This record gives sequence, C-alpha cells and structure tokens, in this order.
Amino acid sequence: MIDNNRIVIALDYTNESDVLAMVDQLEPQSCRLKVGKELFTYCGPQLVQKLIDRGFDVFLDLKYHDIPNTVAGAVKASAELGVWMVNVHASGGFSMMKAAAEALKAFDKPPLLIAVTVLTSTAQSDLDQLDIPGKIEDRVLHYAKLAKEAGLDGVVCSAQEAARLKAELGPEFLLVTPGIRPKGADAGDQHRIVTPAKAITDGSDYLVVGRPITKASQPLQVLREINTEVESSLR
Ligand SMILES: O=C(O)c1cc(=O)[nH]c(=O)n1[C@@H]1O[C@H](COP(=O)(O)O)[C@@H](O)[C@H]1O
Repeated sequence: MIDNNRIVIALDYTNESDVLAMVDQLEPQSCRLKVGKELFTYCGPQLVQKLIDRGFDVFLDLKYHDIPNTVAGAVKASAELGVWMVNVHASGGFSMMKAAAEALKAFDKPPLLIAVTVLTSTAQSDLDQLDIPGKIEDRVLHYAKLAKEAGLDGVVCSAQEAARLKAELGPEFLLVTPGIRPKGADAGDQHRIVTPAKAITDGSDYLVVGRPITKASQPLQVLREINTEVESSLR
C-alpha cells in the first residue's frame, strides 16, 4: 500500500551544507529525498547515509546503464547502503534489468528497483534527431513492459504517460514521475511536464520535484502547497 507521502524532493545541490540547510526544515512524513548524479559525485555515500540516519526514505538516482554484471554489483551496493529506491536505464536492456533484479533477491528489505524509460527532458524531436523510430509514448510503454517482465517494481516516466501505463501494467507497478510543475512554474529543461494534481489523477505513485521547491524563495511553503494539491487529488 502506498501512503499519502508521494513527493520526492530532488536534492540537486553541490554541497552538504546546502543539502542539510534544506533537509533540516523537512520531515520524513511529508516528503522523501532523491540524491542524483551531481550531489552523489560531490558528496558520495556518506551524505546518503546521513539522510537515511535522519529517517528519510532516499531514492538513489544514479540511473545505472552498463553491462549486467556491473549494474548488478552497483545495485547490490545501493541495497547495502540502505536506500529506499534505486534506478537503472531500461535502454540498458532486458538482461541488464534482470541481473539487477536478481542481485536484490539476497536482501530481506531490498530497495525498490525501477527503470528510467524515456527522460522527461526528451521531446519527440529529440528521438527523431537520434533516428530512433516511433512515438515517445509507445517507447515508454515498451520499456515499461520489459521492465515488468524483468522483475522490476516500476518505472520512471512522465506523468503524461501515466494513465496509459497504469491501464496496461496494473495498479501495483509503480510509476515515478519527474517533470512535475505546479501551474505557472518554469519548465526549465523539462519537456513532458504535468501538474501535481494531474499526475496523481492519472495514476502517478511518486512525484519527483526539484527546482520548483529547491529554487523557491520559500521551499517549505511550496512543498506544503504541493502536498495539499496531492491530498485533494487522492480524495
Ligand atoms: O530519474 C529521475 O529522477 C529523472 C528521470 C527523468 O526522466 N527526468 C528527470 O528529471 N529525472 C530527475 O528528476 C529531477 C527533476 O528535477 P526538476 O526538473 O528540477 O524538478 C532531476 O533530479 C532529474 O535528474
């Protein structure tokens, strides 16, 4: 069962003091935290451990994409760190995803393992430029089906694809959706954006939100507003 704590804050900072200045204002009951490539490269597993020790669920977003043996080892390391969620790139392929899922079988309380489908910063024109055929939403669905078959718990996608994915893959398969923008917020480099209310209504399980909160003059106020929007959409 998923609770009402649906927001995952993307801590895309460059140093520990900025992270802790933000995290000290937050409570584990009102959000989860995401550590991505930038922060992890600056501050490493020690900071992840500090966030876990403060009682937060941590999504380690390193988007592993490598040979199956290497990804299995990296996923195992993240489980040993005690994170709540970890991700791989679905485009790494079925064998790679399966190896990652297998690596977690040895753990009593493994992290949720999810696959990134097509990045929310990707537009149809980007796929065309890469000479990748087909529509984004079809590719997302195809990758999500492969991830489910490989034994993963869910996918990262845009909430624009959430309704279709929930209908095709069932309620238990988790949808983690970045590219969340409250009405009027700056899209930045994101292309496939959705409001918190629409994301929840369409079936997103967890909403990843970075800059709309972290760059706000009053981050806590924005988090509260988003949580209120989420709660009323869940009712
Ligand atoms: O895996 C992710 O978290 C991710 C996948 C994706 O498709 N798009 C995406 O934006 N993300 C991450 O989600 C966060 C979104 O941040 P904002 O655009 O600032 O809200 C960033 O930390 C991204 O690295």
